[in-house]
Amino acid sequence: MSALLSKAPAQSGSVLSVKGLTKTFGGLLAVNAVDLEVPRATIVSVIGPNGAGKTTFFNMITGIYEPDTGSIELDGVDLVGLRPDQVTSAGIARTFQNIRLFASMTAEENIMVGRHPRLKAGYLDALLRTRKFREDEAGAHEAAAVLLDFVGLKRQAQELSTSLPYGDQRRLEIARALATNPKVILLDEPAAGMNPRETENLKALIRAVRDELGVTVVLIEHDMRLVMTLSEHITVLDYGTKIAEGLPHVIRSNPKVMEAYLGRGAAAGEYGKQEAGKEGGASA
Ligand SMILES: Nc1ncnc2c1ncn2[C@@H]1O[C@H](COP(=O)(O)OP(=O)(O)OP(=O)(O)O)[C@@H](O)[C@H]1O
Repeated sequence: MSALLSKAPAQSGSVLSVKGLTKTFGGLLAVNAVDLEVPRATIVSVIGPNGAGKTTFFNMITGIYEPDTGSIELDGVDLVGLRPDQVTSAGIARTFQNIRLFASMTAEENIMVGRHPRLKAGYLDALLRTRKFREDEAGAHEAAAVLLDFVGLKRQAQELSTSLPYGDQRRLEIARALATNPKVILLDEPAAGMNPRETENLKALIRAVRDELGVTVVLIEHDMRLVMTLSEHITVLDYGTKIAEGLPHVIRSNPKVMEAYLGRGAAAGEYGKQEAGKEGGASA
């Protein structure tokens, strides 16, 4: 493994600790006093039917929305009130439900942009092409190469991001998030729109992020088979409230969880269908 992708030193305890997080939009209680303890170097999932508050929960953790009440601590550092770029610098990276790559940039350039929060040189250094700037640039190229290799996109380094197949674009987004050198990576529906083969590859990549880099993964995902096979712990939201949490096999048979999914049209089909097919894949 490259020194650039060295595994984080092993420490115990929660890396991310969220308590009583609440957000209202007008009269709508989108997230209601939700707690989440994320042990270091684990893969955990936040699931729930459409509109349950999952993305709003991520948006608060990453500084896009300020919570009405509640606390968010990363390794004991309070994140509430920080801007998204400050949250990234503190050690939380994320990907989005809708792919947000820079369309006019190559795969490599997209990763180099992701590394921006870790650079030391300022604008003046860039203008004058100082030594610090040149070192940063060389480091960014090297990091991009290592990350492209890590996510399996080495050969596509110079291709425009939008010309990549959908599954590769999602992998590139993960590489870009990893370029910020995070302690925790939040993935918002990374398997959305993927075919089964792409989803299998994604599963292996997420495991490698945790196993090889020691980065903690928090996942929002509707693909139940992926959630059940990958997660060590699952938290379930419904109408903004936590209705269950625990090990995958416990969540799978929780009556409240089944009711939350089966009581809603679109999501019911998804949960029912994937649960019916679990003999073929899920082993949690
Ligand atoms: N900026 C906003 N303004 C007003 N209401 C919002 C805003 N963002 C989210 N909501 C509402 O908050 C609730 C939770 O939405 P959110 O997107 O967090 O759910 P979700 O669980 O991520 O859903 P999905 O699985 O469909 O992505 C929904 O009722 C949504 O309409």
